[in-house]
Amino acid sequence: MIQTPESLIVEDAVLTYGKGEFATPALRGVSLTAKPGEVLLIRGPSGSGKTTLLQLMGAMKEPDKGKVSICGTPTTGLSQKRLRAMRLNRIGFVFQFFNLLSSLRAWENIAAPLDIIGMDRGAAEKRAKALLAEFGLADRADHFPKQLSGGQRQRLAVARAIAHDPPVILADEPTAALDTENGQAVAQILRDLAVKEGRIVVLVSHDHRLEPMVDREITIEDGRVVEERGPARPKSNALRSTLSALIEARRAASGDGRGGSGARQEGPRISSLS
Ligand SMILES: Nc1ncnc2c1ncn2[C@@H]1O[C@H](COP(=O)(O)OP(=O)(O)OP(=O)(O)O)[C@@H](O)[C@H]1O
Repeated sequence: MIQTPESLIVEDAVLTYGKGEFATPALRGVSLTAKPGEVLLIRGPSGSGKTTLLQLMGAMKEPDKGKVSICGTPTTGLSQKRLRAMRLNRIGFVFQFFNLLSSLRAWENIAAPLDIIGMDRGAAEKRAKALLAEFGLADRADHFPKQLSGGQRQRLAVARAIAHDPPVILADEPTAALDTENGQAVAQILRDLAVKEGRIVVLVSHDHRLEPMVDREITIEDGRVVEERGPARPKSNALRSTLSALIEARRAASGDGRGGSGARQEGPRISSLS
């Protein structure tokens, strides 16, 4: 396993929803590390804390106790503005039901978030269309989400998630709404984002079809890690050195000491983290 400061690290995280008699402990001291170049699967029964954990890893929530560090930057104590900047710069989210904007065309769904982070319209459209071509959707650029199949919608959602070139992809049940063929296609895309592009990919899923695609599995129950398995696929030395070079390129290109854009240097950046 490649050791790098660009990992996503959760240390002894505790999070309880509500207070007093309404207190619901969701995480009771979870620690894990997700590394560039690997796919990490988080599994566990309903209510075990998976989504909450993913939200901590995506800077959407902060733990009550413990620490989360995303590619070298701790989230603890950051203002809402900086947490938002961290999400915009470093995280790509993929959801079970795609979360696409129904009134926007496929390319606009990708371009809209680029607009928010300040990319000019022409560049955003170019980037969106290049990603659509990469994901086999070039001829669907002007379609609205309702005109796309489930598999096409999820590919579009993944394209949107990586448009800003984040080093971390977090996916909550990304294949649950898809049939076998489309589920496998999306799983392979997510795997490629880790293995070929040196990103961190973390999946929360009950889908057993994903298992051959993942490097490590963590099972949580009742807010605690109860099992850790992997690596299911030991990496060859050649793959390790390719990955190390990719991760180094991403770090060098980012210029801010974190995992950044190497594979996709045209990707946008916002600078409000400092
Ligand atoms: N906003 C909330 N307010 C109060 N309790 C919550 C909230 N969100 C989650 N919980 C509780 O926290 C615990 C963990 O929930 P979480 O959604 O993280 O579990 P999960 O493993 O993702 O579940 P599922 O597989 O059903 O989506 C559960 O007991 C849940 O009821």
